[in-house]
Amino acid sequence: MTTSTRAAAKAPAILVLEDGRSFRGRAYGAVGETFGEAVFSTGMTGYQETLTDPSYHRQVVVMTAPHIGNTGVNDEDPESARIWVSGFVVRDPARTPSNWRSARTLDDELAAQGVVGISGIDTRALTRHLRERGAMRVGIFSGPALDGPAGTGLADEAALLAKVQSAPQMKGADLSAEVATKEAYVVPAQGTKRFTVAAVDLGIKGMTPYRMAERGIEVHVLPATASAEDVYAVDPDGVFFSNGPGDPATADHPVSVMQAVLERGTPLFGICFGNQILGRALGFGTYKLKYGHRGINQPVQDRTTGKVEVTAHNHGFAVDAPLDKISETPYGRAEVSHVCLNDNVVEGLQLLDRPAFSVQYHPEAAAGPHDAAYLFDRFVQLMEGQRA
Ligand SMILES: NC(=O)CC[C@H](N)C(=O)O
Repeated sequence: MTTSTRAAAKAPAILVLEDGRSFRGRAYGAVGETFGEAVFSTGMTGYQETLTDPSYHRQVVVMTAPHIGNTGVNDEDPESARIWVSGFVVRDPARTPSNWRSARTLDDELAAQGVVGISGIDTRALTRHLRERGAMRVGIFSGPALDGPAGTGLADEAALLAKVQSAPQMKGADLSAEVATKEAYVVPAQGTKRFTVAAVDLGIKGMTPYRMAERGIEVHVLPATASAEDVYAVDPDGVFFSNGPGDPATADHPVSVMQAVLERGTPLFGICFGNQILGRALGFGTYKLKYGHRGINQPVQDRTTGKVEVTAHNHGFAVDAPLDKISETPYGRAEVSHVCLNDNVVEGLQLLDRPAFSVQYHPEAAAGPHDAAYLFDRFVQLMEGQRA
């Protein structure tokens, strides 16, 4: 990938899907070539949080909302220190951002971070294609990467397609170690410290420790490679497993660490990848969804209360657990606590005999509605219960 000037960003670009369908548009952000899994997000706002969510590592995100970049880029909203998406696809980028916090344009930010994008394509047609055929590998090409043989300026689509088809698949990808912190760090509790939590970073979003810290939790964020000994070295009242990129079927190490935590009966909470790891730790399988759930408007029912909440999602895999029965697991009885009302996908798990639960979606709400904030309070209650 190479960076661009704004003038170069007007260059022609092409997006090629692994099944041969292609879309022609203009370069957006950096000029060059990039590959990843094409997925779509239905969020109308929150593109900065999406771009910087480490769970999007190796994914090319198609925004279904047509106008993107309207509020520019600020220094407050990123969920990590860099953009993680491997490519970005928008219909109609804002030419002039307008927001009191905006520090620069999204186009310039993508270019500065070397993120290749494409604009001016029919994102509705592309989204419908992905919805019907499923998420698949994609490449975006602009500038020299687009030029065909002998400088004709015409793309050799067969050659580009061959490149896309040789890019790595998301199924089977083990990516947490590529995005997680290498060194442990502490996010201090706000106000009086009430609890200590060991948070295993599999690709954690910045808002997650913040949501705990604002509840009086001192959060020790540990690398993805942390062992059970590392977790217990911080003397935690609770253990947290974060969101993260890749295929949960590859996450054998965090599954074994979680099993050690379940064995000891320490209060446990998992989000997204953490939910899939709890599923595996309990003996359930995981599988790849056809096109996943991504956006900030997904209806979920909390089956423990019957309440429906509107929630933020970003997942391409899901847990395969029975919806309508309590399962016997090596750690006691478990049930599906939350379900997606669009398609009945498992959105949460809870143990009935040990203080452990998880959700497949994003209660940290960055971006997204705050309906699910109560889950952090549930984690606090589990830790309070353990002390009582
Ligand atoms: N946000 C996440 O943690 C995603 C988990 C997993 N990589 C998935 O796509 O399902």
